[in-house]
Amino acid sequence: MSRIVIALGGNALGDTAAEQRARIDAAAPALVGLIAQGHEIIVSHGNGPQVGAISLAFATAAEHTDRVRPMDLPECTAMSQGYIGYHLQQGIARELRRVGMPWHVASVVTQVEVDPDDPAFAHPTKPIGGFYDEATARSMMAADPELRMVEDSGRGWRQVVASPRPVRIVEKDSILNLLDHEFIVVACGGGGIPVVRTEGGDHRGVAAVIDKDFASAALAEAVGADYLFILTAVDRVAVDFGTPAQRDLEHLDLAEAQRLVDEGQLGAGSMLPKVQAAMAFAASGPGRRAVICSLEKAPLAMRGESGTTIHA
Ligand SMILES: Nc1ncnc2c1ncn2[C@@H]1O[C@H](COP(=O)(O)OP(=O)(O)O)[C@@H](O)[C@H]1O
Ligand SMILES: NC(=O)OP(=O)(O)O
Repeated sequence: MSRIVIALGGNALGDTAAEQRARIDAAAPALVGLIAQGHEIIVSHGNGPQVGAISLAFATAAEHTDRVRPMDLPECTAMSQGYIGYHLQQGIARELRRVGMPWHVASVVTQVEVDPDDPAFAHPTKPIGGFYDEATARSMMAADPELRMVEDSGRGWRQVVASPRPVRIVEKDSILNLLDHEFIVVACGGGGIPVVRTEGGDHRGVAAVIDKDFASAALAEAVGADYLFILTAVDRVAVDFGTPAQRDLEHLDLAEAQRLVDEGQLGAGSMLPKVQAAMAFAASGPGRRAVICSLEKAPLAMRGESGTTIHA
């Protein structure tokens, strides 16, 4: 039996509630199939598009009525954990009932401590929200001097926010407790709600979005997982991505993965953090492996027939 952390990409979950439900329904048999094979799963998920949409909804409403105020980013991530966790709980539970398995599903509202002095606070890199064309993005930045937008992997321009590295999962013991009691746990959604520790030992939310791939690697380490599966919108990590020379990769050892990083082969804010998180997990203990693959081909990747495996 292996313990597997499965990270679902926010962009792979679609743009609407209906799309999200449909994608989760499509992924649920693969997730539950792993439990049927005797494995234990912990599910984490991204929230880039969703946290951006929630934040934009409050900001836009606040321009039209004084009944609504803009919502801070940590609260938006907390809301996205509820919204996505709710669909995951329903979709996975439905599949468990269909195959007659007695497991329960629970989402843990998860806070993740970050370092208040993390240099990432001064250099926003995490894309959130929808995609815009360059002219629209430039006019949005001209209208709002605090807004930063960058081109994201050939898909359009997006807002970027600070993305500090995860330091500690505050609800780690709750997660381990639920695992011990045969729960399928959904945790560290959207990378976790970024918090810093206050002097009294309390926590305070900070304006950032943690990368869910780094948070998932930290979660996988914290629960002693054997595998980290990072599910996204492409089947494999590629060299010369998006060009006629594109070549998809099946395996990468740590040195080969580092070479891709050094050569700038991986989109910053998209594939780069996935490969770096996969490398960190693969290097964290003997036999640990990370797999990057598409949501649709996850069942094939579970059998080693799709995806890119990163190993020490
Ligand atoms: N070298 C690469 N190989 C494969 N995909 C890449 C590469 N560089 C950038 N990408 C892009 O990264 C995307 C995955 O990142 P992202 O959309 O941020 O993930 P998530 O599914 O977690 O939201 C892919 O869909 C692809 O467009
Ligand atoms: N928080 C986060 O990393 O979300 P995405 O996976 O959607 O980018």
